[in-house]
Amino acid sequence: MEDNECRDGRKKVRLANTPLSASQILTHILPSGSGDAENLQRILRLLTSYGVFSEHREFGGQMKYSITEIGKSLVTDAEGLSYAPYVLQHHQDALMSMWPLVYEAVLDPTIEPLVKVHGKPAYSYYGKMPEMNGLMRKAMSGVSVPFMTSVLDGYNGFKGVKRLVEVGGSAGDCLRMILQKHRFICEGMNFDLPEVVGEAPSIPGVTHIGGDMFKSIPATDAIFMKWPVLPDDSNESQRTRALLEGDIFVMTIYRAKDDNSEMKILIKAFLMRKILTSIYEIIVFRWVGHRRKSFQSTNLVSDIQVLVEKLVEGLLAVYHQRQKQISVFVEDEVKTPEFPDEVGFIFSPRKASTCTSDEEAISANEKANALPEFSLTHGIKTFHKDGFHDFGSARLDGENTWSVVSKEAKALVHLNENALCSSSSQPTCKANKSGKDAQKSRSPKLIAVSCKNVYIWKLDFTF
Ligand SMILES: C[S@@+](CC[C@H](N)C(=O)[O-])C[C@H]1O[C@@H](n2cnc3c(N)ncnc32)[C@H](O)[C@@H]1O
Repeated sequence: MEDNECRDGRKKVRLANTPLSASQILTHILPSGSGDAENLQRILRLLTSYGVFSEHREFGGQMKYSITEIGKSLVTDAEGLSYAPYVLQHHQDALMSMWPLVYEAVLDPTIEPLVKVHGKPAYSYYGKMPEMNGLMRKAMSGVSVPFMTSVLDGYNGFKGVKRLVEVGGSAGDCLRMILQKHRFICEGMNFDLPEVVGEAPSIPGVTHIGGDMFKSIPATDAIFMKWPVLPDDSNESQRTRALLEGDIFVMTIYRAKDDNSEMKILIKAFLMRKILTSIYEIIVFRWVGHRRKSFQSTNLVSDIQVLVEKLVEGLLAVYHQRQKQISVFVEDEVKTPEFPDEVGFIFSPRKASTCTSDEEAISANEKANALPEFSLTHGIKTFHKDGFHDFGSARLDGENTWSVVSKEAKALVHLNENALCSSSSQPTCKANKSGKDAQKSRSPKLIAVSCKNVYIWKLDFTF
């Protein structure tokens, strides 16, 4: 059967997307003949203004409607996925009820509107509501599966990783797809809130682990985070700690810029004006620690290019806009940290791994150059409050995600620089503080163990 055909009982039906009038559509959705075609027409017109339908006016006839590419993305695909749960998720009563309080975020940014209405932040609230939780997982699958399909189509940045944790992985779709493609990753852990993983489907090779990423996360070779949450009520050191548990990350942020873009229209359509529609962000952290030597070569750059291409492609796939020309701008709002000398790239071989090596495994040469692993242990790690680092106590409330991420990124870089200094004793390292106090307050040992380097990239693209 072709793509635009389906079976209706024994009959083969061709889905031609022929424009239909409101009353024709009504006969399909309510065969009993009930319903009000005029009111349906009003809804169709509204949705047309959001790009979900196209209008076709026949001379002297009724207005007819066909579904657009945006509209099609709301229709479930062969895997039962679509963008619809994402739209529904944002329009649940529980979320809609905070909109009348949005202005209060201006008056008093210390408590977000959702907390004012429900007494707790979004994810804690979802956790108590099985229906909301389920919808959230479906929404994430619908958005992330087509996106990851495209990313993984050519992106090979997981080389050398044997054990991978996805932090905030929801139902674990991204991890499942990564493992399906990269067979050399022998262990996957999907780490999310207990209520979320408790209902997640079982995935071969993946262990679902419930917990709070701001307290501890499983130790693995690498951490993958896509679309993580950075709530205002966690302080910088908690966030940083969670992220520093892994090795090296590349963080990429994408957002639509152009007001007239299809993307923007789509987002508007999805979010129906009620949500902050101006920024669409996707954040991907990627571990690249094992590439110790090659980091300063073109490998990273080309990997990033591939990543960028794939992410952009992924977005295009999501929106069925593959053919559009795009231009990518790399902004220097946040500077890519200068790479330290070779010694800055600390490699921590994981002794416990029993996976079979393949052509993508770390070379013997790299292993010879590796520094010994310090004290990483496998399994869940817990951190104590006194181990946290103070990056300044500026409140993050009210800041947009990007500025929060940016601030966090700077803190990571700063922290990393100190870690490198303390672990390598390099005379060229510039510590911001010196003397016993500084050493003590930064707890360098922990950082040296867990943090290798951080690369920050910010990219905007315009359709
Ligand atoms: C926007 S979703 C992203 C899901 C998935 N990474 C994706 O891209 O499809 C954010 C996820 O972070 C999880 N999350 C929120 N707070 C968390 C916490 N403190 N610890 C662990 N996971 C958390 C949520 O339950 C949710 O599944």
